[in-house]
Amino acid sequence: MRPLLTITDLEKQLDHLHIGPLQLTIESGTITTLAGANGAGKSTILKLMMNLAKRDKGSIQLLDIETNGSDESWKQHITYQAQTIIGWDPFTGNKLKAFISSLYPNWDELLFKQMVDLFQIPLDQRFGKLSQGVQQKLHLALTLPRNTSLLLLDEPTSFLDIPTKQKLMNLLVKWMEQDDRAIIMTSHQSADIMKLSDYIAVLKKGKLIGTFEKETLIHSHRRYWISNSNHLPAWTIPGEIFRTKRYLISNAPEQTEAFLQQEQINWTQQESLDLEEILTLLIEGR
Ligand SMILES: Nc1ncnc2c1ncn2[C@@H]1O[C@H](COP(=O)(O)OP(=O)(O)OP(=O)(O)O)[C@@H](O)[C@H]1O
Repeated sequence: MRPLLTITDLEKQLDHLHIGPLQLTIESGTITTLAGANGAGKSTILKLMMNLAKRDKGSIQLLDIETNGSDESWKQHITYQAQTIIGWDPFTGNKLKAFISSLYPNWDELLFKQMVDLFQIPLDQRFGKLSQGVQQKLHLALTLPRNTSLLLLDEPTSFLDIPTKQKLMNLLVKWMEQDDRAIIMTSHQSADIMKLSDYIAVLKKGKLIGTFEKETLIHSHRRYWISNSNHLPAWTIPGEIFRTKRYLISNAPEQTEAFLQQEQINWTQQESLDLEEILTLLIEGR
């Protein structure tokens, strides 16, 4: 099957950051999270995908259509939810819904109503008068029902309370079950990443360190508590990516265990790492 989105050799020079060269392929049926430190370039990459920021080099194709060309039909297949929205403040939810729904032929009115009920969104108040959390809920309720093949969400849960986050995640999982769809999102929330992502694309200072399958990433990292760390050689042992006096972390557990057994170095305990710790190790370059 052809990919939904193909990014090849994408580059963009910002004032203090060079993004790329970046390669990324998004298949339908997948959720990918762009993870990285503040300022790593995540939001800019979403803007480049939407052609809202001008690329210096490279290609971005949505369903084989180049997104900076004269054929703009790709826009029907993509929805982008930015972190902040300009121009909505004077309008009520009802007015915004009437306008936005008229632009999207696949608008799902039932889903919109479900989200309004679930999130208890007042549609008769002006957007600018709503709290940041309610604005974010309304923004989501005006985004998901557009039912495009690709959904780009920039920090969709940053202002949501815990129950709403859970409800949204369940909605997104359901949303994905219909048709051939994909989501690319940015998030600093490890719970969102854990629950939703199939893939995690890790960015560091504009460069993609790698795109990892979430489960593989979790299973490939282990911590070994060493009974006597003096027995460890001074050099980096196979798989080792981090060491303290009491434990070492490996990203190749089989190789690490084979080495420890061969050298008769005992470990008292071993455990998996949580995703937050793995992402920190990757982002900080270990
Ligand atoms: N239009 C622009 N012109 C110049 N520099 C920009 C522009 N937009 C963003 N930047 C800079 O590019 C860098 C990347 O910003 P971006 O918002 O893409 O990062 P991010 O990974 O989404 O960060 P955060 O996690 O804080 O939201 C930052 O240093 C930012 O100041």
